[in-house]
Amino acid sequence: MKKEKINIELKQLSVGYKQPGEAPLEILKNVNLTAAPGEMVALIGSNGIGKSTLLRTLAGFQPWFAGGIRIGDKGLKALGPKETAQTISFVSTENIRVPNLSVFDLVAFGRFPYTNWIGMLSEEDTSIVEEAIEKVGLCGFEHRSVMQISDGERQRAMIARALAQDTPVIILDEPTAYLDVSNKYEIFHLLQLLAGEKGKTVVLSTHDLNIALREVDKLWIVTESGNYQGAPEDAALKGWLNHLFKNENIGFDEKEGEFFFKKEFRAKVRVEGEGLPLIWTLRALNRKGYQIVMQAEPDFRVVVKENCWQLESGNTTIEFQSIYRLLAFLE
Ligand SMILES: Nc1ncnc2c1ncn2[C@@H]1O[C@H](COP(=O)(O)OP(=O)(O)OP(=O)(O)O)[C@@H](O)[C@H]1O
Repeated sequence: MKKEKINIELKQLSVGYKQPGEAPLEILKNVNLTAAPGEMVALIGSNGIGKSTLLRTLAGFQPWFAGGIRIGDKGLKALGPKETAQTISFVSTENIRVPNLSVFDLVAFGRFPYTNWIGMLSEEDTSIVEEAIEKVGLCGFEHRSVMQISDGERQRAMIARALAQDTPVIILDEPTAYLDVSNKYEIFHLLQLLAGEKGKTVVLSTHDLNIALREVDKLWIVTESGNYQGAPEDAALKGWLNHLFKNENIGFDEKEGEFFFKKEFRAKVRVEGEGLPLIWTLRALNRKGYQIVMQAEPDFRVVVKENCWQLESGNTTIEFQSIYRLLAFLE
C-alpha cells in the first residue's frame, strides 16, 4: 500500500456496543466523514457523545453495526492484524501501569508490527525508537519506569510509541488531556509536522477547543442533531460551534474565535485607553460580568492610563494600581 494514497472514509457508519441479553446500544449513526493524507483532524463534541467509541472503532478495536470504514483503498475489515498495525496507530488516555516497563520499552512496542517473531529490535528499529523519544522531548527518560513518570510524560511516551509505529494513520484519543498549556501547543505542533511534512493523516479527539480551532486543518463535529466536517473557520461561519454544547450558557464568540461562558451583565461600563492594557482591562471586566458599551449610557467609566486605572462614577474618581485592585473595589 502506498503511504501517499492513505486516507480515511467513514460512510453511513453506525457505532456502539453490543449488550448481552439486551438490544444493541447505538451511540452514533449515519456518520459520514473523511480525512485526506497530510491532514490533521480534530474530532470534537460534548462529553459522552461518542468520540472515543468512534475513534476506537476507526482504529479497529471494536466492531461497528452498519456502514463502512475505508482506509486508503481498502476496507478496514479487509486488513489483517499485521497490516492494520502497520497502517493505524492509536494513542489512548489509558493509564499504563506495568512495573519494570521502561519508557524505552513502551516506545519500542511501536516497532512490534515490523520486528521478527521474538520481537528483536534491529539497529534501525532502535534508532527509530530513539528518534521518537527525542521528538516528544523525553530524552533522558529512556530508562525510567512508566510507573515513575508524570501523567503528561506518560502521554508523551504513548505518542512516541505511535511515532515509532510509523503508520500513515495516527489516531489519538484526547492526547493533550494531561498536559499543561505549553505542552498542549507543542504536541499539536508535533502532530501538525507529522501531518504536513510526512503526509500522515492525524485524527485526534480533544476538549481543547480554542487550540484545535487555531491549529487543525479540519474539524469533525459530532452532535445529537447531526455531524459536520470542514475547516474550523467554515464551522464558525456556518454556526456549528454555537450548537456544540447543550448548555445554553456556553457561547462561541465569532469575532474572537473563542468559546466563552455567558453571564448576566451586572452593569454597563465605558472603557477608554489603548494598547495591551486596554485589551486586558476589557477582558477582566468582561470576565467579571460587566457589559462594555460604546454608545449606550454607562453606569461608570474606566480610564486606562499607563500605570493606573481610573474609575469614574458621578463626580468621584478613584485610582487603582492594578486590574486586581480595580476588580476588588467593584466587588
Ligand atoms: N463499553 C461500553 N459499553 C456500553 N456503553 C459504553 C461503553 N463505553 C462507553 N459507553 C457509553 O457510550 C457513550 C459514549 O461514550 P464515549 O466514551 O465514546 O464518549 P466521548 O464523547 O468520548 O466522551 P468524553 O468526551 O466524556 O470522553 C457514553 O454514553 C458511554 O456511557
